[in-house]
Amino acid sequence: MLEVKNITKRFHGLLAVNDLSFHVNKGEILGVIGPNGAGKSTTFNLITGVNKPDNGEVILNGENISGLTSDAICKKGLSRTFQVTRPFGDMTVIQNVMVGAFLKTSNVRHAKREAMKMVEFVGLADKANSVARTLSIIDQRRLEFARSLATDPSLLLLDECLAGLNSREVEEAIELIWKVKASGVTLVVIEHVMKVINAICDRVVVLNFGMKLKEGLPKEVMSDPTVIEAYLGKGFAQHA
Ligand SMILES: Nc1ncnc2c1ncn2[C@@H]1O[C@H](COP(=O)(O)OP(=O)(O)OP(=O)(O)O)[C@@H](O)[C@H]1O
Repeated sequence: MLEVKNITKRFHGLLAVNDLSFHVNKGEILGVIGPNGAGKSTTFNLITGVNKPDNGEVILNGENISGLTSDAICKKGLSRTFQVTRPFGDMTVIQNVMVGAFLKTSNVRHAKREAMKMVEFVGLADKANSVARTLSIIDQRRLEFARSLATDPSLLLLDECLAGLNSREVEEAIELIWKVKASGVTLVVIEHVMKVINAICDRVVVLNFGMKLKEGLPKEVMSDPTVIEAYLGKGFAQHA
């Protein structure tokens, strides 16, 4: 469904992403992990048109989308959530989600209907008219999901959507991720909590210094000495 081919991104001489290639299969949840600064968010930015790769290509359903704007990419069915949620704080939940729906329709009634479906889907129906900035963190995450889903994606990228949640909220968010997958959306998730990666991902790609260090099944990847070393240092790898 998605093919990332040899993408590279430099920021003033710093190689944030270096000749990175991987693919995403339709229907799977692919995890993208790696230590801080490994290039995970930059990779998402390159895929979704926030940044343009210096080299390489991003192919979505056979079409080269590298260089297109984020809006154009989103219209092709690739949406994302951000590490730091960015709701329009003074707008209500439903208004925020309508912003997503307007990408697909200019009809206000249609946008409102579609947005309401998504608000219900993520479990925020009773807060549809609440002002976004009054929401708890978990509800802000739900809102971020609803806003992305309102663009009707076939592929959704989640950038650390569980960060800052307590363990009960993490369970709720995982339920929501399963529900999104069951609705037919393919997912790529950046996540730091290994237990979560293990629980939800079909495959994992590990980044280190902007490059692919490892790729495989979650259990395989997490017991790999080079991955343990990248996260924890050489001493840990030797004792793992
Ligand atoms: N706009 C930018 N300008 C300059 N340097 C950047 C920019 N964006 C990212 N970087 C640098 O690129 C490298 C990769 O950053 P990136 O945010 O992609 O890593 P990450 O794996 O997502 O990290 P984290 O887990 O901490 O979010 C880092 O060294 C970061 O400081």
